[in-house]
Amino acid sequence: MLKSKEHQNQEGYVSQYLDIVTCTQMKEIEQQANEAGLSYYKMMENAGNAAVRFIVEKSQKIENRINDAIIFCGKGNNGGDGYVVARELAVRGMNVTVVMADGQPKTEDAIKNANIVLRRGIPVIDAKAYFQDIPEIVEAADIVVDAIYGTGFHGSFQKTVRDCAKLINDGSKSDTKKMVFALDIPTGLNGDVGEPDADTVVADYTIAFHRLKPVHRLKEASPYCGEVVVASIGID
Ligand SMILES: NC(=O)C1=CN([C@@H]2O[C@H](COP(=O)(O)OP(=O)(O)OC[C@H]3O[C@@H](n4cnc5c(N)ncnc54)[C@H](OP(=O)(O)O)[C@@H]3O)[C@@H](O)[C@H]2O)[C@@H](O)CC1
Ligand SMILES: [K+]
Repeated sequence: MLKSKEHQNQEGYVSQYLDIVTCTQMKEIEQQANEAGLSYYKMMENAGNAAVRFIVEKSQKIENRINDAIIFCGKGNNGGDGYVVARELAVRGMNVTVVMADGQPKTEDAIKNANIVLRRGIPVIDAKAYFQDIPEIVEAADIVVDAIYGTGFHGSFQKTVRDCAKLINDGSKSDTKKMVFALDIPTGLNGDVGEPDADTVVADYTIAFHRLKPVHRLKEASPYCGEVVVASIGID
């Protein structure tokens, strides 16, 4: 799984990667990296920061002003990446709101990163309790980040997640300048077979971590993924 350097641009993003790994293989790769000393926490940190570099690069092209960003986080490690993105976009001066789309974070690293977000005073809305507050924030947002589910998604949406996904999709239809960034995989797509939920998030950009997953190359999934880039999370 060597990187093809000629496809890598200055920032380390890759628009074309030949290597594809399944979601199960990706988990094994992460486990091996963790055992070799690159902690899961550090990989999450790297994933979130790589996504932020890409988002900032793209958002500077919208217009020269402070951007409003809304980050939808799930309860797993994809959500954990989202909490890193939220914190780092706030550091870069954006007005950031986080939505817990599927309740409190459940994994150790997602919990740690959610706590950092809370300590920094970044607003966090629990969609299950305060869904009514979210539409106007989506409406005003320049940047929407989908960090609800990644490689761990299976089945179909529960109600609140479906409502959040619909909001993201309706919001992006109403404002052509709003950019939707999916972390790793647009929420609603199965990473291996690409089978979409009816309300799968439609992203402008998908930032795949470490390697493409099968879904990123499936023609049926392409309308949901938008432009796909691959970002390093520090694994050789
Ligand atoms: N490994 C690492 O350290 C790194 C991982 N990274 C990132 O993490 C992502 C993988 O993380 P993940 O394995 O936690 O899976 P994720 O996609 O967040 O979802 C799992 C959660 O969703 C739930 N769930 C699923 N379907 C559901 C449904 N229909 N309805 C309701 N719930 C549902 C599921 O529940 P369960 O199936 O356990 O009941 C579980 O709670 C990966 O894409 C990358 O972005 C990077 O940070 C690099 C380091
Ligand atoms: K996602």
